[in-house]
Amino acid sequence: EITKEQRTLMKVIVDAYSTHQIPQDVAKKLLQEQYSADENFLLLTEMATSQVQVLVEFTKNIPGFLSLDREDQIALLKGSAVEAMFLRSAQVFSRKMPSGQTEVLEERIRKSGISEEFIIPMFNFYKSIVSLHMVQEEQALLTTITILTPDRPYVKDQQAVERIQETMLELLRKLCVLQRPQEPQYFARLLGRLTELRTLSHYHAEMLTSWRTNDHKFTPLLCEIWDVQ
Ligand SMILES: CC(C)c1onc(-c2c(Cl)cccc2Cl)c1COc1ccc(-c2ccc3c(C(=O)O)c[nH]c3c2)cc1
Repeated sequence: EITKEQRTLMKVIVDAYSTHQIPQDVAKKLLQEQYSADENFLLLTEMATSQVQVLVEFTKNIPGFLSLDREDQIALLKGSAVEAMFLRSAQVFSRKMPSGQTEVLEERIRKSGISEEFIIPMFNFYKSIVSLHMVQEEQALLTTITILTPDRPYVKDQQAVERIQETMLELLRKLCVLQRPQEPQYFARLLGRLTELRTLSHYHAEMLTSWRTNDHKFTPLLCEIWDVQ
């Protein structure tokens, strides 16, 4: 019941998702450098910067995205970057990396100057994503659906975004039914994670403020995408 064009669409998105990854030499840095709050912050900043570059390349491969209004493309990327990075970094926790990157990433996030009130919901979210045991198609589509959220700030033609998002939602719904026939609520559970992502995105804005209060510097790309400095 998945049509031929839906199969093609799925392949394009999954190929783009698996092609655009943080380069291994950048990811490996998580393991090398020493541990201090400042060192952790610097490494995480490097990760986030690399992740944003990967995210932009992935987004350009979403069928229909480049035909949207140019300013709306930017508004969608700025509005979804944090949420997409939560989903992407959650995969690191799901994968149980052989080289122990998972533990190291958790350690560095916990000790990078983020206050406990944000750490708790953040790692609850990571746990909830890991427990879903999503397959790559689901991860790629959920990230795509997050990016194509019509009601981000400053999006002018929300209809145009909605049309593409609906195509992706329908495809994900079908996939969930096929993938988990014994779990009819699974699609709804995936969408529930998107609601949790919005909350985390609000926490994240406060995290940025508290880092900046402690005079932490971000890279030009992060300043641009997060409207800081
Ligand atoms: C500016 C800094 C301090 C920041 O601010 N908020 C957040 C932040 C935090 Cl602390 C949590 C969630 C989202 C954000 Cl933006 C961050 C750090 O963001 C990231 C982003 C992405 C990775 C990340 C992704 C993939 C992989 C990967 C693989 O795929 O093989 C291997 N290693 C990975 C590392 C880590 C940290």
